[in-house]
Amino acid sequence: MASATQCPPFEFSAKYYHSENGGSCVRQTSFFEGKPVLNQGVGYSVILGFGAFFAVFTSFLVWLEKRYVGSRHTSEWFNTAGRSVKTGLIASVIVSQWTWAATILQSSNVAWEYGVSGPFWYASGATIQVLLFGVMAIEIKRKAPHAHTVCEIVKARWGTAAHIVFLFFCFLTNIIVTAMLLLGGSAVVNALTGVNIYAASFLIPLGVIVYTLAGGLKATFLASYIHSVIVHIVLVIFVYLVYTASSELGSPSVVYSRLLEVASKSRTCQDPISHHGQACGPVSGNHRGSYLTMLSSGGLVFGIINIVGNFGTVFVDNGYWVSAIAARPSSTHKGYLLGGLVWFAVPFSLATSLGLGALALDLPINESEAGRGLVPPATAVALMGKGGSILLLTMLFMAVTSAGSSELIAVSSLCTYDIYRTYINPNAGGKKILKVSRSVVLGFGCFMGLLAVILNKAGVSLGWMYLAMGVLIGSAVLPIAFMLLWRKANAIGAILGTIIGCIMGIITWISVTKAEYGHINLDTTGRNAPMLAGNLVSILIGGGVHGVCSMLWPQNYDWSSTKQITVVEKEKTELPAEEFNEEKLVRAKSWIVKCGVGFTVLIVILWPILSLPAGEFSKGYFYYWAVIAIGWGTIGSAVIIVLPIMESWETIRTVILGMFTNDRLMEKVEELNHKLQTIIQAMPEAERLYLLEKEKAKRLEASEKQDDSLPA
Ligand SMILES: NC(N)=O
Repeated sequence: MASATQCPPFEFSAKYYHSENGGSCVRQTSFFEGKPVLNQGVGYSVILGFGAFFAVFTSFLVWLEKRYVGSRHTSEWFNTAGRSVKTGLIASVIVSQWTWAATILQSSNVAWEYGVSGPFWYASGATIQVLLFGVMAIEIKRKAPHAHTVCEIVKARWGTAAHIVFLFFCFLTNIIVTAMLLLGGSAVVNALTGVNIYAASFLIPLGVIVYTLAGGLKATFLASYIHSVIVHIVLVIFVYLVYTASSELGSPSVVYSRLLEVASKSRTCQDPISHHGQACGPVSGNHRGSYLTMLSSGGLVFGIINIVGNFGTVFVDNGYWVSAIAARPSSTHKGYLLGGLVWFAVPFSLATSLGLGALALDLPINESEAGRGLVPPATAVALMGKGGSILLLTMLFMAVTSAGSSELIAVSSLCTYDIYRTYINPNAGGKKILKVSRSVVLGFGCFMGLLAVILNKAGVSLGWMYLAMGVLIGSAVLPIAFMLLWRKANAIGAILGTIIGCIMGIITWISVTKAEYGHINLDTTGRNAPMLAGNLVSILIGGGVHGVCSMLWPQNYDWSSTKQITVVEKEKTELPAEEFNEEKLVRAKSWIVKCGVGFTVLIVILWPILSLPAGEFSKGYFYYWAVIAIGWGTIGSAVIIVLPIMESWETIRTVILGMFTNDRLMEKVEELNHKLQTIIQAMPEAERLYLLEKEKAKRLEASEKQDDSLPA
């Protein structure tokens, strides 16, 4: 172990320290120092090149499906993908929809702040919502089988006032998620390539707009699969790099001993050997100041905030309702369960590698860089140089574009069905609906860019936004869940709970900030204590007020009006009647309730409780922890890559056969035609003989027909 005053304190991070004239040891003040690793050309190529590629690629896939599978491109198809998507593709869509910039960036930020508990709480605290949403997904099939959006169900059950309130909260959710995607995306593109942050904010949504416009929901589903595959391949590369292949780390035991060294009590952390806001020495709030423990108050507080915020961004995000609507009834609950379990690996395995890797390499990342999501790019650059930064940029771009396109579709279907078809033109036909859907995709896409510019100018960071989301939208979570699960839930309680919960959450958040820190700004409002209080008040008051009102004035609802929501174009469903069998759906519901609740208890209660007695992890304990991260990442990636292909193999075969059979047949016919032309040119007599033969054959056929028609 290094001595306290040695310069550099560790041999392995010597390049980040230098001695100044007077002999004092100085640590680099930031990792990136404002110098991009790649040139701007690479940045623009990634943003525009991938954008253009996916626009063309998804349009091509949609064309193939139309030509060889026979899909009709109606407004219903644009917004619901035919309601027949299978488990594997739904799971892959959920994974890509739920893999935000924050999933890759913020998860490593909390690993850098709290150690092993950070990735765990990020992953478990954002997986359970997806598992539990599986229950809602099956209830949509039973109680509102023709709905297009969550707000259509709200209106059918609770009327116009509630509809307007929930529309507001749904839009707010889409805006918050979109803002986080672009804040994270633009910060990383800017740090790695030097592309102007405002230009990146505007250009990233461009490709998403084009491919979403081209094909609607099904196109984004197909693109999502490709995005998921790329994200998982890069994830596996980084995990294996940190724990098996890298020459600087390369094994759990090296990472373990480095994590002990960098958090050592004997380490000197005064300026300039380390600067305020950089990781140095024991971690405040962690057992023995260690990164290697689940006994972390900061990690736990983050975990609670994370759970509340993510209930909001699943249950109140119309995107998850749209995916459930698009799924075939027998697949919907399984898709959500599988999607949730596979997604767990993205933050857990990635941040256990890149986040802890940043600490184990003693990188001079500062607080501002971490808040902007630059921990994983720093580790990727430190371990792999330019290659690492290109891999990370690609992974991030995939996450931002697929989640972004799902947000575009979510907003587009809300505007189309809940504003245009409900309040402006109730008799709108398919063509009109399709036109409005596409206009909104374009409009919201441009607004996304503008929003990111405004937030970047205001100095809002990804980390701040991530913690604040639950305060703003958490109050709508329980009322929305009650809507499909509780007969007695009434409209007035839903309206009051959602509004009062949000206002009380904001008041609590601001008051605790003032009481704790004396003044209110982006820094103080972004701290854990006020965020925790605001998040909890918002979700609990929202549910509490709705619960009390519904007990006092119960609605006694039978879901008949939600079952009467109508489709725009009536189409013959390709699904067998068996799919809609009530008994089967009830069995599916009880299955997902058991699995969803079971996994929830396992990953947010049993796992952390069982790991508490370990205190500070031993080397062996950390080894198993790392093996779980590697194993979960590897198996999850294999499942999400292979399953959709296996399930859709028949369709893929049809398309391939169609492409090759037809094209080869056409080639053969053209070749024969060409040969005949040549023969006829060489021997004009041949054509005369051919025409005579044809005439003879015709006459023969006519006389045979005449014979057949005569009575025997
Ligand atoms: N999707 C999230 N919370 O990363």
